[in-house]
Amino acid sequence: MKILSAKQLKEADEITMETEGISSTRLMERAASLVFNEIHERLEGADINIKIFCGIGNNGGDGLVVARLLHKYGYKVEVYVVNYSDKRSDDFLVNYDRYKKESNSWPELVKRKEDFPEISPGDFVVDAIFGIGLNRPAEGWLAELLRHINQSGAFCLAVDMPSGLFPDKVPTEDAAVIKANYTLTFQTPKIVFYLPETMGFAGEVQILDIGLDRSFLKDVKPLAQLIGKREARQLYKPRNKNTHKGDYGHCLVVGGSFGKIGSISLSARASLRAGAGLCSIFSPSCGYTILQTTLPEAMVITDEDANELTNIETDLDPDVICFGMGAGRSANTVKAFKTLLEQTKSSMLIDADGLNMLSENKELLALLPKNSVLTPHPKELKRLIGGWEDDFDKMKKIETFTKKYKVILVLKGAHSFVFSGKHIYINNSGNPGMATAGSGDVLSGIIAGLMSQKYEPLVAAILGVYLHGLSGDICAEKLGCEAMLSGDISDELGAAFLALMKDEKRG
Ligand SMILES: NC(=O)C1=CN([C@@H]2O[C@H](COP(=O)(O)OP(=O)(O)OC[C@H]3O[C@@H](n4cnc5c(N)ncnc54)[C@H](O)[C@@H]3O)[C@@H](O)[C@H]2O)[C@@H](O)CC1
Ligand SMILES: [K+]
Repeated sequence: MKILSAKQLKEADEITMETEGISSTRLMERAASLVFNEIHERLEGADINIKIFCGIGNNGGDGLVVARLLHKYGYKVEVYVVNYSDKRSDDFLVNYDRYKKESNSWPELVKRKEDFPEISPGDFVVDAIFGIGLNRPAEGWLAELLRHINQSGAFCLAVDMPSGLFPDKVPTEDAAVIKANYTLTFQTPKIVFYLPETMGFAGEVQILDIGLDRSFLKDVKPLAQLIGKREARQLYKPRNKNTHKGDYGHCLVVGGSFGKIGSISLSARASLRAGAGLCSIFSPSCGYTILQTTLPEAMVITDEDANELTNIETDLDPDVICFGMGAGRSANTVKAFKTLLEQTKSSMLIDADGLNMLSENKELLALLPKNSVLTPHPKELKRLIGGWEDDFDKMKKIETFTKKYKVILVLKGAHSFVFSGKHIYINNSGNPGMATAGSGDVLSGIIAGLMSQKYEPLVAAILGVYLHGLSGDICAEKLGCEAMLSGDISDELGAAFLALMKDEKRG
């Protein structure tokens, strides 16, 4: 699903009104009715206090429509107009009058601290103060009001965006921003819902299709793409019957050092679970017995050295090399890595110490085969590209880096991001249980396993990250977040592939 900027969304609104020949009031009614439906479906007429805070722009207009419909269905509604300006939008005014007329009541005006209503933890708050129109931080009593709502402990539903959160900028640390439990957002998700610095504000996000112009949405170049099941399954290539293991490629996993052989075992196992036809492992010789015992499906070749990689020589012709897990970064290993890079023509996967060696020996970056996939976590990324001001600056710097070295970069996190140089893909599967030792090794193995099956490196990265998360979700359901191990993620990959292709029953 495309993620658009505030400017693009406003353009989509305009085009929709023009092509459908409808007014902005009509579009607001359509959008806000969907918000009402979601609330009504869940509350089922519950006898609770609903406190709706409306700004004076179109987000506030949405709030007034929701208030009117809730009132009509017999809910206990109190409406507060947050009067931060006298410049009320036209659609706010239309709906302000309709609310007064149909409910026979006047919304309360809030324009200083003394006007704040009491909010009990049992209340249901609808935040319709600011949407994508926020253009400066909330200040003074307005900031206090946002904090007052946050401190109330009441369940807070944000309309389109949590108020105080910019659609395309990171707020300062001391800024007042609504911390919503749930956000019903219009048409497309906003990028700030997925960035580490701002993802905590929206709570659970649900996207409401308000029917904006299809052809505009189809043609517009998005800020990023959100990858869910629908997008991931389009990337999956079903197998032909008349094939053999050679058709699914040979993945060579290179890494490990004394005490860190487990990492390559995890990657190799995941590459096979992801469908690689063959898997070989190259490790220091201390890994031989361990690997042959833990993973009989893989072939093992060892370095002359017992404890670290010093000379990565094989007569194999693998389809992909997955390098770096547990490798350490001694001078000997750096030398061996350099030779490997010089000799490898096809795209590689580089992870963990492979990335650290690149960071410490920047001249090696120029040797990376085109379209190699790099899979750093944030600390590895910082070592690789230097620091950044905020998440938006970070994305710009990654874009420059991927263009310069012609690589694909997977930034691991709660929502992993895949950068191709041209596009950004944001993964929407996974859970906090995956923050466990070896989870990254499993991801490298999955992506390399897909690359060995001739998935384009970019496709392998996007699909691999999604499957890794989906498999993690299956593990979390079976084991809970605390108990799951990274090896479990690998072992549930089969269930993840099946779930990817299974149609959800509607209802
Ligand atoms: N036709 C449309 O454009 C639609 C818009 N919709 C709603 O409209 C929203 C956008 O509405 P608006 O563009 O009116 O903007 P908002 O309602 O988000 O904000 C209202 C106005 O507040 C002012 N403002 C911004 N930051 C401020 C601050 N810190 N302190 C004081 N004033 C500040 C700005 O002038 C802004 O235009 C969307 O988020 C969505 O909820 C929906 O009704 C769907 C259709
Ligand atoms: K809002």
